[in-house]
Amino acid sequence: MLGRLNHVAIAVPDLAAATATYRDTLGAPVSAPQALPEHGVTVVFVDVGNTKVELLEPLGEGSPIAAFLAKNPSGGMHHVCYEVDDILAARDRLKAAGARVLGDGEPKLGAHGKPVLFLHPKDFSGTLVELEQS
Ligand SMILES: CC[C@@H](C(=O)O)C(=O)SCCNC(=O)CCNC(=O)[C@H](O)C(C)(C)COP(=O)(O)OP(=O)(O)OC[C@H]1O[C@@H](n2cnc3c(N)ncnc32)[C@H](O)[C@@H]1OP(=O)(O)O
Ligand SMILES: [Co+2]
Repeated sequence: MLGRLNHVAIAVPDLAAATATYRDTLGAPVSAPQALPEHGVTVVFVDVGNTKVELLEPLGEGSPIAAFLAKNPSGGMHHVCYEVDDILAARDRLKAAGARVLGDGEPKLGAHGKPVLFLHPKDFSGTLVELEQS
C-alpha cells in the first residue's frame, strides 16, 4: 500500500530562522513560504534530493501543531508523509484494521494540491503519519 516517502516534517517555532539554517548553513534549496490557513500552518519545503523536509510553523488560532510546540519549544520531528496510489482505499483499509484516521476522515488538499489524511501517532509507534495521494 505504501509508496515513496514524500516528506519528513519538522515543527519549528521560527520559520525564517529554520529556513536560514537549511538554506545558508546546510546549503539546501528551500521553497518560498506557503501559508495554508485551512491546515493552520505555514510551510516551506527543503529539497534533499531523495525526499523533502517540510518545515512547519503555526498559523492562526488552534493550529494542530501548537500543543506539539508547547511540549517541544525548540521544535522537533512532527510527522512522516507516505504516498499512496488510492487514498480512499488506503483509508478504508486502515480503518478496518482499527487505525484512527484524524479529523472527519475525509481527505483535504495538502501543500502539494493533492488529497492528504493523517493517522493517529499512538497507532503508528508514536509517529504521526500523513498519507498523500500520489
Ligand atoms: C501543510 C499541509 C500538510 C501537508 O500537505 O504536508 C501538513 O503536513 S499539515 C501538518 C499539520 N497538521 C496536522 O498535524 C493534522 C493532524 N494532527 C492532529 O490532528 C493533531 O496534531 C494530533 C496528532 C491529533 C495531536 O493533537 P494535539 O491536540 O496536539 O495533542 P493530543 O494531546 O491530542 O495528543 C495525543 C497524544 O499524541 C502525542 N502527539 C501529538 N502530536 C504528536 C506528533 N506529531 N508526533 C508524535 N506524538 C504526538 C501527544 O504527545 C499525546 O501523547 P501523550 O502525551 O502520551 O498523551
Ligand atoms: Co506534511
